[in-house]
Amino acid sequence: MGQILARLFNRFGRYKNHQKILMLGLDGAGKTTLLRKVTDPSTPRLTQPTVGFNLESVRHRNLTLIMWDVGGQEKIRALWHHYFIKSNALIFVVDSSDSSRIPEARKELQKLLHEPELKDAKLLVYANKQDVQNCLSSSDLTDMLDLSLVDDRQWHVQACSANTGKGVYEGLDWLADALKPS
Ligand SMILES: Nc1nc2c(ncn2[C@@H]2O[C@H](COP(=O)(O)OP(=O)(O)OP(=O)(O)O)[C@@H](O)[C@H]2O)c(=O)[nH]1
Ligand SMILES: [Mg+2]
Repeated sequence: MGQILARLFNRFGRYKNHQKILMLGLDGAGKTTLLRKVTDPSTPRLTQPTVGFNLESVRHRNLTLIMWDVGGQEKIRALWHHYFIKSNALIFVVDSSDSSRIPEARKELQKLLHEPELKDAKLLVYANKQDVQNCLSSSDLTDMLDLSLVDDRQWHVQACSANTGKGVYEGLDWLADALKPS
């Protein structure tokens, strides 16, 4: 599996100014819906739970973002590590309308932040599903995910709705700035 992914990675690696972006998060958080929103906004479609991954390239500012959207169901999270290599950024998507699953999301996110292969990856957390009434705000999520303890990388929490598109490009703007060579 690792070899197939490495071959795919090399193929996409030919793009100028490309950045590898890994999208993870619990099942149902809205990763695939977000990806569709930025790749094919005109045709909203119902998503199926992702078994495996979706791979798309997205032009944003002067960057080509090679976005790997990996399925988040519990039984396939053990495969996430195959996708870590050379990730420039981690996008972690959270369902802000489901407070009962935030402890599970925090556990998975904190595990990822301790992975040596992801130590240089910038972190963008999308507080998704903001169109749902009484959802958690981005500052609620910052607290509940223990993000204020993260001091070894640049991170940002962006409130968004993959359904309406609100906030999605603001998140990519932050990412493009964070990925600029210093
Ligand atoms: N209300 C609302 N629903 C959303 C939003 N984003 C996604 N959804 C819904 O949430 C459900 C799961 O979305 P997916 O994009 O398939 O979730 P996923 O993170 O890719 O899930 P896995 O592939 O299983 O890891 C679908 O019914 C989506 O329509 C949003 O911003 N608002
Ligand atoms: Mg999916």
